[in-house]
Amino acid sequence: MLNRHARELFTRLFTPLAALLLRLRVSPDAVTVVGTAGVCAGALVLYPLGELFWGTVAVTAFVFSDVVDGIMARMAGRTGRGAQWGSFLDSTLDRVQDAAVFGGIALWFFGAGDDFTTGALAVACLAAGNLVSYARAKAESLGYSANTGIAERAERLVAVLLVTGLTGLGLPVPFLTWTLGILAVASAVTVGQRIAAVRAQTREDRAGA
Ligand SMILES: CCCCCCCC/C=C\CCCCCCCC(=O)OC[C@H](COP(=O)(O)OP(=O)(O)OC[C@H]1O[C@@H](n2ccc(N)nc2=O)[C@H](O)[C@@H]1O)OC(=O)CCCCCCC/C=C\CCCCCCCC
Ligand SMILES: O=P([O-])([O-])O[C@@H]1[C@@H](O)[C@H](O)[C@@H](O)[C@H](O)[C@@H]1O
Ligand SMILES: [Mg+2]
Ligand SMILES: [Mg+2]
Repeated sequence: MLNRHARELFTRLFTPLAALLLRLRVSPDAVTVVGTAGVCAGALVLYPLGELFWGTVAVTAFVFSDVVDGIMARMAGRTGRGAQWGSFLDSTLDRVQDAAVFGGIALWFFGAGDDFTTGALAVACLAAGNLVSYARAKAESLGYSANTGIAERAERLVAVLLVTGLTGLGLPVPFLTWTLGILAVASAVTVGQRIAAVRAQTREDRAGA
């Protein structure tokens, strides 16, 4: 939902930065890679130290590279094999970022954060979120579309980053526990929605054959 509704606004917001980076001869791939390194550093260094607020600030500062890289690619007129490579790199490194964010939270709560349930729910969000992305990627590899569902990547990130950041500012941990629980369920529902979407398309194909 956010991917469709907020994209235009965020594209307008980040277009000047994308244009500047292109003028400085920075490539979209460099932005993808540096953004991923920044997200991983913020999540895997600061979260396990219990710095939930500053970790979130660092992750948020770098996570928008995922918007900037695409704007740059389109402004540079990337097409054909270049765009396919860019799409592959973008989506694959998104998975690395997701793993770092939920993994970093889990590391804190399994360790000094001492809250097994919250750590386990962070792992559940990571696993279910990966399934969401896999379902779409596999559908697209077969020529179907599965870009649907209540918990796409933007929603997952907004929910986890907002509540983790607020937890770092003093919000009681149970709010984060519940958010992760709801997010894990919403991600599982999204997997179901994507399976249903592909099933409907394959049925239509069979009926038309
Ligand atoms: C100025 C800063 C403002 C900060 C405001 C913060 C408030 C946030 C409030 C709401 C957040 C709403 C988020 C909305 C998301 C934006 C919508 C959007 O665009 O989503 C999708 C994108 C990108 O997806 P994708 O990568 O698929 O698309 P691309 O456009 O990149 O295109 C891909 C194609 O591009 C080509 N290509 C790409 C790369 C490459 N190297 N080469 C290429 O060729 C190729 O053809 C590809 O196919 O973004 C996301 O999904 C990321 C979402 C980020 C959401 C971040 C949420 C953070 C929000 C809140 C955190 C608050 C923390 C506060 C802490 C304090 C707490 C008190
Ligand atoms: O499928 P999902 O995880 O909800 O959402 C995402 C897609 O919207 C995006 O186009 C892709 O670049 C990401 O890697 C990710 O797959
Ligand atoms: Mg991107
Ligand atoms: Mg992406």
